[in-house]
Amino acid sequence: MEGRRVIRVGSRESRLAVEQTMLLLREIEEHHPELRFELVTMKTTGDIILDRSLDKVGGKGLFVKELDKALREKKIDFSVHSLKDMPMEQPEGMPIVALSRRGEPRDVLVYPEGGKTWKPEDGRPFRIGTSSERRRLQLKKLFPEAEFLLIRGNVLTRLRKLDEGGYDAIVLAAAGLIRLGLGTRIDTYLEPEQVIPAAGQAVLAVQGRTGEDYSYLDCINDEEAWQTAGAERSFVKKLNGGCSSPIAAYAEKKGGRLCLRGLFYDEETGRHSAGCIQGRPEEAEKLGADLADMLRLKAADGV
Ligand SMILES: NCc1[nH]cc(CCC(=O)O)c1CC(=O)O
Repeated sequence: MEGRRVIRVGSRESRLAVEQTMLLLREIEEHHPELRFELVTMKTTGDIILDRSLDKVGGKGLFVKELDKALREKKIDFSVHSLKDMPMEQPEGMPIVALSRRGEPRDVLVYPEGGKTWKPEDGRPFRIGTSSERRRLQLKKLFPEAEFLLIRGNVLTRLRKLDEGGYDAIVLAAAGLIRLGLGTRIDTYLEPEQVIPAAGQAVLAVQGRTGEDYSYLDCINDEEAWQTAGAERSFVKKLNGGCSSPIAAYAEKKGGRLCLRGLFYDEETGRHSAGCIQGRPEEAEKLGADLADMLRLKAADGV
């Protein structure tokens, strides 16, 4: 085992982040037995501020700040992130160098251990835990009787809070639960037509440094993920530049065409609009920007 080139890989230290990173590293290792990976985990500001909604304290950038610093200072060779937690633009010199094949993209409903206990005749609202405005806005339509309560912490913490009786259900990304080996906790899959996932959901991103050779990542780099997530992120970028307002986007490739579905919410007027656009996968970025313009007009018209 001596003599293999060592590559240091940064990850957040939550169990999900580590599981996801290991999943990716194992896949790379299969193609590159000459490489040896060393995991460097760190707490990020996003994990430390748990008492307030992240939307209010500065958005997605929080989850990646410390890892960016380590990457810049060459303490790590690359970092692995959930693409949906990444800002729409990367810091100078530290681009996304690979995207993984997308996992299960849907959001799901999870009930307390043992199954759903809430009944309408209980005479109290159905308490759904989520701190995502994106999820709340879309679930309100599916569950008009529900009350939405803030829930923070990593996936395992949220499940514990659910099982302790603080909520009647919570909403999570299927991909996270599945990667944690907790797929059996999933009760209901929410179709993208009902609840549009977050841009980049279930895709893992590798962030590297400009000028380094990452050709060993070709084996996990997925063209379709660049096209679909590219359209989704271009939509979000055009609408709000990357902070975490309730904007949702999900693209799929169907018969060689790229279909992008989006949800826009105007925080000033409280109006929202949703819609789809189709086009060539090569114009992913343009599709995202065009859908953004369409939905902005649609919301302004109050249609
Ligand atoms: N914001 C937290 C986060 N970031 C990535 C995932 C799961 C994996 C993914 O969606 O890529 C989760 C948990 C969740 O939203 O339930």
